[in-house]
Amino acid sequence: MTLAAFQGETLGYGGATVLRGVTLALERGERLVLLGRSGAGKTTLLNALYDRLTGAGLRVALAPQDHALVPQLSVTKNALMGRLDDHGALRNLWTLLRPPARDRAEVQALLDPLGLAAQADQPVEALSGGQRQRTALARALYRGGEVLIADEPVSAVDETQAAALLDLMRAHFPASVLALHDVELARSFATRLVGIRAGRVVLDAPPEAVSPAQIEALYA
Ligand SMILES: Nc1ncnc2c1ncn2[C@@H]1O[C@H](COP(=O)(O)OP(=O)(O)OP(=O)(O)O)[C@@H](O)[C@H]1O
Repeated sequence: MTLAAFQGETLGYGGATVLRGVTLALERGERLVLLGRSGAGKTTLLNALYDRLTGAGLRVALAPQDHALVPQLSVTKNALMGRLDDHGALRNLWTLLRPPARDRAEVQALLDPLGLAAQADQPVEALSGGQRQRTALARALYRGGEVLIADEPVSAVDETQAAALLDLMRAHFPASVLALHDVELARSFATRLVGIRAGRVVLDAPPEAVSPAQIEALYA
């Protein structure tokens, strides 16, 4: 089942084109990893995919590069924000003032495998970079949905932790699109690698069909 598709499209901001001739499809069951130099347009493509998927009425969990957390609120409350748009304003206000025990328990069960159990009640502003990143992932996992869109979701953790977090993402979402800069992690996670260079998608293939030289060419 095709979740989103682009056919020769131009993507950018206002009048500024970032990517042209983008032809790309995301099917249920796929894990796409976007590769390319800084500024190549990975975030731009992730944003366009997010708009396309949500525009089609799909539920999408988003882990943006800057995390978009509320620093003064606890890890648990930031995670609870993953479902704010499921409820009305009054219920949300109540949830954030006094999270119901059931909601707290559901978040706590997600914090354990993320290694954040001890930080549940700490404000995000008191956390390390890696802990903040994992809080943003907790919010995405708590939200759940048909697709995860995540922009460099493991950039602030070590390689072992990163592999474990990618396993969690894989287990929680039937489809995902990630930007990653670690090529080995990208190869082990992806069902398709999508390479961006000079304003175009120049590579779209399963990892086993992509040579190291093709990857190197993306960053040359
Ligand atoms: N809101 C915006 N308005 C205008 N131009 C933007 C905007 N956001 C990004 N750009 C430009 O679009 C281009 C692609 O940026 P993008 O963030 O998609 O790259 P990226 O591959 O995600 O980079 P990085 O790996 O550094 O996050 C860059 O030239 C950037 O300056």
